[in-house]
This record gives sequence, structure tokens and C-alpha cells, in this order.
Amino acid sequence: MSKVDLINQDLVRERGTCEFDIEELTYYLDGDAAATANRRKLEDKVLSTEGLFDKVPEDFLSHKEKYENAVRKAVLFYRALQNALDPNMSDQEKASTTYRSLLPSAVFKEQSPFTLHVAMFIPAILGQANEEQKKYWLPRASKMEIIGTYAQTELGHGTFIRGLETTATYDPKTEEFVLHSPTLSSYKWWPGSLAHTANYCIVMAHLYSQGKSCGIQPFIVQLRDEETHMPLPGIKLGEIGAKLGFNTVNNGFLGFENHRIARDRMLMKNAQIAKDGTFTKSANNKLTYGTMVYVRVVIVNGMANQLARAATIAVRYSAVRRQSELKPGAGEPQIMDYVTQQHKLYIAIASSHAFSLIAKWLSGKYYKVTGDLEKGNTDELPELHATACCLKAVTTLDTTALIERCRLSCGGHGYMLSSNLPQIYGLATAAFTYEGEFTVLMLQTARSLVKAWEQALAGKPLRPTMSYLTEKKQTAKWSNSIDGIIDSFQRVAVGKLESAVASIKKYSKQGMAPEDAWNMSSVRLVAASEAHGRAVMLSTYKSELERTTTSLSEPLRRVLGYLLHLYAVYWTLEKVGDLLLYTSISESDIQQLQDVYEDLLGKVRPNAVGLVDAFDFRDQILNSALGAYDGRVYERLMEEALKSPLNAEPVNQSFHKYLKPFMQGKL
Ligand SMILES: CCCCCCCCCCCCCCCCCC(=O)SCCNC(=O)CCNC(=O)[C@H](O)C(C)(C)COP(=O)(O)OP(=O)(O)OC[C@H]1O[C@@H](n2cnc3c(N)ncnc32)[C@H](O)[C@@H]1OP(=O)(O)O
Ligand SMILES: Cc1cc2nc3c(=O)[nH]c(=O)nc-3n(C[C@H](O)[C@H](O)[C@H](O)COP(=O)(O)OP(=O)(O)OC[C@H]3O[C@@H](n4cnc5c(N)ncnc54)[C@H](O)[C@@H]3O)c2cc1C
Repeated sequence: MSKVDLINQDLVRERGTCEFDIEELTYYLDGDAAATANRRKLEDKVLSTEGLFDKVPEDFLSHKEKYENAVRKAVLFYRALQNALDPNMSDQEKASTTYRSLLPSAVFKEQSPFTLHVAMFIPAILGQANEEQKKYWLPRASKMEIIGTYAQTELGHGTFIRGLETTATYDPKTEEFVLHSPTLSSYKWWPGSLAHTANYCIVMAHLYSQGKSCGIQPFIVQLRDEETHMPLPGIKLGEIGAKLGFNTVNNGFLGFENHRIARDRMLMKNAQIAKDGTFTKSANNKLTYGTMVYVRVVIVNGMANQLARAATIAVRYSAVRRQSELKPGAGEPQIMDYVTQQHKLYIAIASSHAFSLIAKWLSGKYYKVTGDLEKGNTDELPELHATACCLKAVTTLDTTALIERCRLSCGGHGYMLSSNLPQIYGLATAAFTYEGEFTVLMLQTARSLVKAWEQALAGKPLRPTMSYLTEKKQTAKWSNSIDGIIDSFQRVAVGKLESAVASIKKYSKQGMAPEDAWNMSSVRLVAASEAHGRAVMLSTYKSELERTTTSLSEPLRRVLGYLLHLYAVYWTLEKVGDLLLYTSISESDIQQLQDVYEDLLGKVRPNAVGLVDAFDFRDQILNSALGAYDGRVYERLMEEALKSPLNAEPVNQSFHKYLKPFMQGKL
């Protein structure tokens, strides 16, 4: 049999109906053909490493075995990745080669125990250490001579960083800091790798010098002996236990008992402490939070990738799965022929494209602001912070919901761990909470929006992402075009913000303290932030798509246009209540849009498998019995089931121990 004969015939037909060149879309998503070639070469090299894949799926291992197996694979994986990346590549080229690659997902269903080293430990050194410190720590961290993590959250406080209780008290006599955890609630709790993997750590602690508080500062702390890996004296470490996901990430707890570290272990790029204990504060005390801003930006791209993975699995499965009858006697259709199924899935594809473009745009902003900060200019930091907060929050909200929808759209088989959809959901929903919980981040954006509102009233100019607040007060005539929809989403954001500001004023007038008035209005404030986030996302998706697709072929531009249009109409119909409140949309406009939406689902239908193929995830990266390229769904489900250790013997010992005596009335 040829390779083609082994592919499910429905999928073969679906690939035949695709109206654009799948490879061209892959190049577009990667950046260009060379970036795709580099990514594929990297994947070939790394994934051919011996021993990288599990013989027994990790789902069947115990908690302890899972971790030990993950460390074994992490070591192999990291070495393979280091060897595969061309040493002559610039950091920029390395980043573009790995940007869309979900290589770790091929190896770890629940992520690597080294994730925090790469995602936060190294970025924290880069962003918080002075030049001398970087020179010492970066080479050690990059070569993985040391493994680190980022310990900020405590048992008692995650969101409220100013409330962190871990203390670092400077002792000028010995030129050391004394790290201490004064209460149970001050124990660090959550950091990935912290339990048994990392031997170093960035610790965020409350600095005291000369008897005064100097705010929360970062310290690089050795946790374990580099030879024996035993925790150093005065350091208590452990693992926090089993979780919904992330079970191989080795999240841990950490307590200090008057543990001493040298003065140069405070990361001193932004704030400094002199030998005599004199404290020099940072130009802007929020620079200490810079690592979080960076990770929030990265998360938006992570969401685009994880959503694309879930959509690939669910769309391929929906092309293969047949169920029920549409027309009597016509045989069972592919479930993707049900328009309700298309409604569940195509928005996931469109959202992934939207998030990917938004992530690149946000990343550009981040690097621009970081460059400005190096020159001492902090002007654009508040806008970056406000934008990163709401985009991280809304993309994690949508990704979590859409991955769950992809899972549910696969019926019973989506509930199987061998589908990998539950684990992908576990990764996405974690991002809703970590690096700033959804509501908390929304309220940060609301703070900026309310300030912008006041500035607009005072006739002052606003930052670009909020400038629409000054222009969009009147209700204009509704237009069903994409520009009309963007305009209307901005009007909704203005309307909701106006309502929230009016609410704050109302409660203040009644004599409430400003903080109480804010709290009473906070449901409206979060709604205003979400509306602002959606307006920014819609307009950025459109402008970035237009900017980046001019050289693409006409068929591909047309299909990408369908996705943008579908995304805009989908959200219009989802938010119809808001639009009825704040714009002049009518019932007949809504009926028309419903027709447009159904038409768009039909236009995407022949391209759906092509669109997910273009994400170009190899089977190892999908790691799913339902989503493989060949569509051999039932064979793979059975193969995976047969790997269950319970299938190793026809009669389980529990029969003799419990069932038989129970059924015979002896137990
Ligand atoms: C592996 C998964 C695979 C799936 C794919 C995903 C891919 C991603 C890859 C990464 C993997 C990562 C793995 C997991 C990592 C998790 C790590 C963590 O959670 S680590 C732990 C993460 N923990 C968190 O994220 C904790 C969340 N909490 C916080 O961030 C803060 O404490 C706070 C912002 C909520 C409040 O802070 P507070 O001090 O009370 O501030 P106030 O409210 O009083 O506002 C004062 C003023 O400051 C301003 N401002 C504030 N922040 C910033 C900023 N960054 N900058 C600039 N400005 C800022 C603010 O606007 C305001 O301005 P104004 O109005 O006065 O002018
Ligand atoms: C998988 C995972 C990995 C993590 N990894 C790390 C790590 O590596 N390092 C690290 O330091 N931390 C890590 N964390 C911790 C994470 O950053 C925190 O859990 C997160 O910041 C939320 O803080 P919290 O848990 O204190 O939630 P809380 O703040 O207690 O939130 C509980 C509820 O209170 C609400 N709330 C809190 N404050 C406000 C407010 N001001 N206004 C309105 N509502 C409010 C929230 O909206 C939420 O509904 C991780 C967490 C997870 C889940």
C-alpha cells in the first residue's frame, strides 16, 4: 500500500477541496519559506533524538514516575535542542526558528520541568541584573550549568505583590542580606521547577535596609548544593502536589530560616544597595515588574499556538468522524457538515490567526518600549502595561473557552487523555491565572482607561491604543462592514467606560471613599476593559493582516479574509446585547449578519482541513489519537487503549482479592 492509501479518504477529499496553497500559508505563518525550512530542520533533528518519546504514555505513570521521566526527557531534549540550533544564528534567528515551533509539546504533554528556567529565570536576569551580574550569571544559565526558577508568589499572596512577606534584611556588618520567611503564608508557593529541579532561583522579597522598607526587590539565590543537590542550610523546599495540569513542571514551595546571601545577589539593574546599606531607588518602581510584562507578551503567542493545536485535532477529527443522518437514506455525514460543528470550530482557527498577529504586534511594542527604557525613557511603559494586561487576559479567556469547545466538539473521544485535548486545556487554563489573574489584569487596564477618560475630558491627547476614546461618543449609523464593526466595538468600549466612570462618580457622591466607589463599580470596569481589549484586538487583527499579506497569492488572501470577516461577525453576534445598547444596530442588521455568518462558515468549510494542515504541526507535536495527519482515528484510539497497563493481563488481581469474595458474600 502507498502512503496515500493509508490516509483516511475523507481527509484526502478535504485536502482536495482546499482553495489555496497550504504551503504558502505555512510560510506566511512562520515568516517566510526560509523560516519554515529552518523550523522543520530543527524539528527533524531534535525529534530524531533517541529515547525522547515514551514507551508507556505518561498518563499511565504515577506522579513520581511522571516527574522522573520528565527530567530524563528534559535533559535529552535540551541537549538535542542546543546541538540542533546553529551556533552562528543570531538570537533573533533562533527566536524566529523556535517562535512557532511547539517542540516541547512533542515531548511533554504537561510541559517540561525546565520551562521556568527558559521562560522566567533567564528573562529575569536579562531584565533585572546589572551588566556585571549579567556577565557572571547569563553564561552559566544559558549553558544550564545552573537551573533556575522565579519565586514570587507566596502561600498567602500572589496578586498583591506589595503584600509579599518574605524579607531580605541588609546587614552592613557582613555585607549580606538575611532572607527570612516569618509566617507560613510567607512561604513561596507555585514556582515551576522549584521543588526538586532548580538549584538557583530569583526570589522576590521585601527589602529592609537601615531600618527602612525599600520595597519588593529581586535576589538571585542558590537553593541547593551544586554537587549533592541537597537544600542549603536555612532553606526548606518541597513540592506542592498534584494539579489539574502542569504535573511535570515540578511546582514547589520554599521557606527561608535566616538564610544569608552576599550583597551582590540582589539584582541591581534598577535599584541598588551600597555596602553601607544606602538604598538607591529605581527610576520607576514598576521596572521591578518588568519580567511579568515580558511573559504576558509571550503568553499571547503561546495561546495562538495552543489554540491552533486544539483546532487541528478537532477539525481533522470532525472530517473523519461520521454520525447520524442529515437526509434520510443518504448515509452518515462527516460531523463537520453540521453547521453547528462549523460554528464551534472555525472561530478557533480564526482566533488563532488573530492572536498570532496580535502577539507579533504586541511583541514589537514591547521591544520598542524596552529600548526606550534602556535610554531612561519610561513614557510608553504605562500604555504597554495596560495593553499587555488586557490582551493577555482576553486571549487566555478565549483560548481556554475555545479549547474546551474543541474538546467538547469531539464528543466522548475528546474526553480521552489520548486525544490530548484535556491536557491542552490544562495548559491554557493555567495561563488564565498565572502571570496575573484575569480580573486583576482587567482592573489594571481599567485604571489606565479611567485615567485616559479624564485626560480626554480635559482635552489632553491620548496614547494611540486609547485615542479612539475621544472620537467615538456619538451613535453613528450602523454599518455591517468590518470597519463598521470595529468602529462599533470602540463605541461599546466608550459606552461601557462612560458607565463605569459615572458609577464611580455616583458612589463617590453618595459619600463613599474612592476605593469603595471603585470596588462597587468594578464589574462595569472589567466589562469596559474587556470591550477595550476586543476593540484593540479587532482593529489590530485587521490592520496587521492587511499590512502583512500584500505579497500573498489572491486565493490565500481571500481565505484569510474570510477568517477575519468570520472573527468580526462572530463577535458581533456574541456581543449583540452590548451593540444594541451602545450603537444603532437594528434587528434587521442582526438578521443580515446572521446570514453573512452562515455564508462565511460555508466559505471556510472546503478550506478547513487545509487551514489546520497549514499550521504544520507534525503528529508528534499534536500527540493526539484524534488529530494525526492520516486520520486513522479508531486505529490510534485502540492502539493507545492497548497501552493501558490494565490490559497487560486478562484478569486483574483485584478480582481474587475483592470482587470474587464480595460476589460470593464473603466480604
Ligand atoms: C508552559 C505553558 C505552555 C502554554 C503556552 C503559554 C506560553 C507562555 C510561555 C510562558 C510559560 C510560563 C510558565 C508559567 C509561568 C508563571 C509564572 C508566574 O505566574 S510568576 C508570578 C506572576 N504574578 C503576577 O503576575 C502577579 C500579578 N500582580 C501584579 O502584577 C501587581 O501586583 C498588580 C499590577 C496587580 C498590582 O500592583 P500594585 O503594586 O499594587 O500596583 P497598583 O495597582 O497600586 O498600581 C500602581 C501603578 O503601577 C502600574 N503598574 C502595575 N504593574 C505594572 C507593570 N508591570 N508595569 C508598569 N506599570 C505597572 C499601574 O498601572 C499603576 O499605575 P498608576 O495608575 O498608579 O499610574
Ligand atoms: C500553573 C501555575 C503556575 C504558576 N507558576 C508560578 C511561578 O513559576 N512563579 C510564581 O511566582 N508564581 C507562579 N504561579 C502563581 C500565579 O502567578 C498566581 O496564582 C496568580 O498571580 C494569581 O494569584 P493568586 O493565586 O494569589 O490568586 P488570588 O489573587 O488570591 O485570586 C483569587 C480570586 O481573588 C480575586 N482577586 C484578587 N485580588 C483582587 C483585586 N484586587 N480585585 C478584584 N479581585 C481580586 C481574583 O480575581 C480571583 O478571582 C503559578 C500559578 C499557576 C496556576
